[in-house]
Amino acid sequence: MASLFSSQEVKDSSNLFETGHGPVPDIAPPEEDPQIGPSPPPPGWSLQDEEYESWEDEESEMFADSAPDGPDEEVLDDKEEDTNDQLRALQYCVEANYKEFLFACGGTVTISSEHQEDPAPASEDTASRPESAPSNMSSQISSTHPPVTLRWDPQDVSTPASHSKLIFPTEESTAGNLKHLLADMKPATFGRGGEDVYDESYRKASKLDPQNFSTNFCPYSAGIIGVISRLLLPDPDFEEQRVIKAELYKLNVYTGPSGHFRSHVDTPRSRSQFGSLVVCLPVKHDGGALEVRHKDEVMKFDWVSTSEQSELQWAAFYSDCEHEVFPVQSGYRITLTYNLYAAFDSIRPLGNFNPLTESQTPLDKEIEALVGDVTFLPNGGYLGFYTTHTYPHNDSEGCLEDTLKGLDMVIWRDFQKLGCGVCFRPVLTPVDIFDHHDLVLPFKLGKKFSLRAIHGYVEDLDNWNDLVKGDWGLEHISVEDIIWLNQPTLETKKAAFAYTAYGNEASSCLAYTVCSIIIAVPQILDGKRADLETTFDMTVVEDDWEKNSPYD
Ligand SMILES: O=C(O)CCC(=O)C(=O)O
Ligand SMILES: [Fe+2]
Repeated sequence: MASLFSSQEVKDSSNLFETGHGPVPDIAPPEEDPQIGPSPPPPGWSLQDEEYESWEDEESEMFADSAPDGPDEEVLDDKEEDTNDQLRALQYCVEANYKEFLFACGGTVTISSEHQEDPAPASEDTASRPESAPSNMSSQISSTHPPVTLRWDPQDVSTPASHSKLIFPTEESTAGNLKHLLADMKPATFGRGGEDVYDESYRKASKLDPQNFSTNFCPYSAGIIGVISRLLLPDPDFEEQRVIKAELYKLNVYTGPSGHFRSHVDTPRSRSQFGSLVVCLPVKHDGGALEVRHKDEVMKFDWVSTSEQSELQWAAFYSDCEHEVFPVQSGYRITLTYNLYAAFDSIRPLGNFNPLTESQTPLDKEIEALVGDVTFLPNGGYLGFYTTHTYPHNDSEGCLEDTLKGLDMVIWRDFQKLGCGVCFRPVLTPVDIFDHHDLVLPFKLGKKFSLRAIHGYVEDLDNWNDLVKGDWGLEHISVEDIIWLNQPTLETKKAAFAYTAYGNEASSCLAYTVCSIIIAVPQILDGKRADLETTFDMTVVEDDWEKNSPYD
């Protein structure tokens, strides 16, 4: 079978602080290690602990280097050095795991009129795994589906039903209806600046909305959703499985010689959307490859070679991945697209097993070793992890645990299973409010996710401090009090609040946040980690936390 994937380097991601938006903050990432907290936090300390206030108003702190500090070797005693070795091993392992997680997957479904309702288990094919995909995961799978029927509402209501129907692989009796389909479709718009626009230089395609067509194609019975679930939404916690809801979104046709869709990121339709699925119907065409990118990884789905065969080809990818459809040179690239949503379902498996010990990866082991080390944070403390994917974290209700992707999900689940608390927090990215590169303000840990407009002029540092501390709202611990497992990447940033800065003239500015997972490591009591005083239950939204402190 022809390879569906190719992998290539597209850009150098060595500078994790690179951003495509606005002036690049003049901050230097640390050469080697992510931040090691300068001193352990007080015992029993929590994000909600009013007594622990690390915010300092001194300007010197505001101008501190934004980059996390490394450990001061001189003041570390032997025990702490060991601890830091352990921590460094985990930090190294986290970074090394960045490429170990799929962000897209794809495969084929054979169309067979002899299709049986209860197909044999789908076989896996790892031969065409992209270089970037982890070796322990298959990225392709085959199954069967009966011939696909498509019916649609004709614009002219007197059109006979036999003229608004296609059967794939294209049946002679319906083949002539392709021109009717094209005539009944509408130009495919896309979202830009909050509006739906049609711009052929960006996207040239036609569409039908799901209320105007129907099909017997079912991504569940074709086995596709099962594969996506295994590859993009795996969950080591078998007590709670995430289930996928696939919602038919559009029928699209990209017509040669110029149908295309330039590089973009899909707009999530809701907080629980984690991805998109594209299913290509078997109609002859050349060109039109779909390329999906995440960080410096690329996966390409080129469906040309089998476009005349009895196969459906599909690709699914996380919502935050940039992707594009290259120009179709000839023929018709006809696709069904689906929005993919995630939700938890309580399915208790039979038997009694601990998934963390059943199938531990090196990363799982490093995490377990660090948390199990009684010399590491004996008084308890916080670890931090900057998410490797983008989430709609400026939504008023924050991030949804259900939609955690790849490495982010592993970090969340592993620490949670080991008795640590996990929660999301926004981290304000460095701001250069006065356009002076020597006055870059450092990362700040916030509480609220929602995007807000903050009324108030920022003329000097005091204004800025007041605004960030008061209007935006800071956590009671600061970024510097957290031991970070990885470096932030500004590619994942989202607008957090708008304010007016007053330099020579007033200008409207946006401040951005990246999303972090904050991990509360309990203190050691009687030789083992104590129970947390909170469940850190993230089903409770932040406002409820305020009323109902998790550390009561
Ligand atoms: O057709 C494809 O492969 C992708 C289409 C797409 O990116 C979209 O509809 O947003
Ligand atoms: Fe898209």
